Amino acid sequence: MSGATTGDAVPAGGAPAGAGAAVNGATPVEPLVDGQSAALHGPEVIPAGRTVRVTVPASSGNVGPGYDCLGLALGRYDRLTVTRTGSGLTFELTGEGSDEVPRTAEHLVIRAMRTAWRAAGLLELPGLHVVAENRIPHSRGMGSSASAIVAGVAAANALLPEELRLDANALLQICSQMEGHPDNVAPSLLGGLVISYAAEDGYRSVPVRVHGEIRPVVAVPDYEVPTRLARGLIPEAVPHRDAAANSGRAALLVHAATADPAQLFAGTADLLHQQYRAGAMAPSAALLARLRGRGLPAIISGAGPTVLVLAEDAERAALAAEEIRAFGEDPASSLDGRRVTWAVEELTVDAEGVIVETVESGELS
Ligand SMILES: Nc1ncnc2c1ncn2[C@@H]1O[C@H](COP(=O)(O)OP(=O)(O)O)[C@@H](O)[C@H]1O
Ligand SMILES: N[C@@H](CCOP(=O)(O)O)C(=O)O
Repeated sequence: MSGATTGDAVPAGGAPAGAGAAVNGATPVEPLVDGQSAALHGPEVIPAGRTVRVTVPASSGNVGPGYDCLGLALGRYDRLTVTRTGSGLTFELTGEGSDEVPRTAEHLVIRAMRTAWRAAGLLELPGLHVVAENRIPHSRGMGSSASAIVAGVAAANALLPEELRLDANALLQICSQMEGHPDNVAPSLLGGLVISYAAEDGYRSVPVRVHGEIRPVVAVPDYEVPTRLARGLIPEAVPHRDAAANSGRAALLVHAATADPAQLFAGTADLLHQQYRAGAMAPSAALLARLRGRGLPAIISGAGPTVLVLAEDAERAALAAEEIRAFGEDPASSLDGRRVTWAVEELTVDAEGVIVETVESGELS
């Protein structure tokens, strides 16, 4: 998808996931619904054999000071292929999390598909065969749940006949409400760095172009922190001076990321979330302190525990990778008496967001 999402109302069809129902335990803004119901349709509107394939990027929420409002699409992808079958639900799952997620209608992708179809007036789940190739690690702060929701909603929409499809704004509202906050789903939908906010009648998201020199480097640890747990550590209130200082950093970050990477170190300082969550991810907090101590623009990616360096250029990215590898040997890189290991990878910024293709029979591989 490309282009800014405007703020039109969610089409009729009701709230896909009401406030309080978000997957991360977040409280989404009240869903925007006009009280009408979409016309209802049976599952036969999707012909048997119809197949769609969705490629969806990972995302890093918050990007430092942009708690729940800034997110960056990253060049690591889950791929989902869904075929409408005669009946039942079948799965072929490979890669990250494939042994842990349910192979039932409770699978997050299926929940997302159902939610999108409900909004379009399709209440009964048709038969489906789901092939998921997952490369985004789960519960590491790289937006896996948001990517799964975006993939499911985009696939469900593409399977619908054109006249029933939801528009881009409806997709943003549905995905944000399911996830509970928009900062991950918006970049997975739109690509790039995305500024999101909650208006009175729904979420708005505005993508901006990331400076071409910037190189994201991730340090993904071998331990997990569920986002729901990390959100529970955020205090209800923060000092006004912290909020004011954080506003300055968030504003600076957008300038740094789009026009002036030299300002990234100052622009990635956060006062709203990282300090409150540090106890739940001590090795990540220690790595963060080390990298920032070396002047590198490091942040906790999303709700952690991955650490992300928004390196100003390729040379600084190489330095960041070297520092992360060295930290792996440090006694501070341990948890519950065992050594924590880190997968270090330089990623691209994804500029496209989710890609949806229709697959003709015979093209399936
Ligand atoms: N591709 C996927 N398919 C099914 N479920 C998924 C997928 N990705 C994530 N999930 C669900 O979301 C959970 C992780 O969500 P969360 O704690 O928010 O972490 P993350 O930071 O990775 O989004 C997983 O444990 C799993 O239940
Ligand atoms: N703004 C959210 C971001 C969560 O991202 P995730 O990738 O950890 O799910 C938060 O900080 O809770």
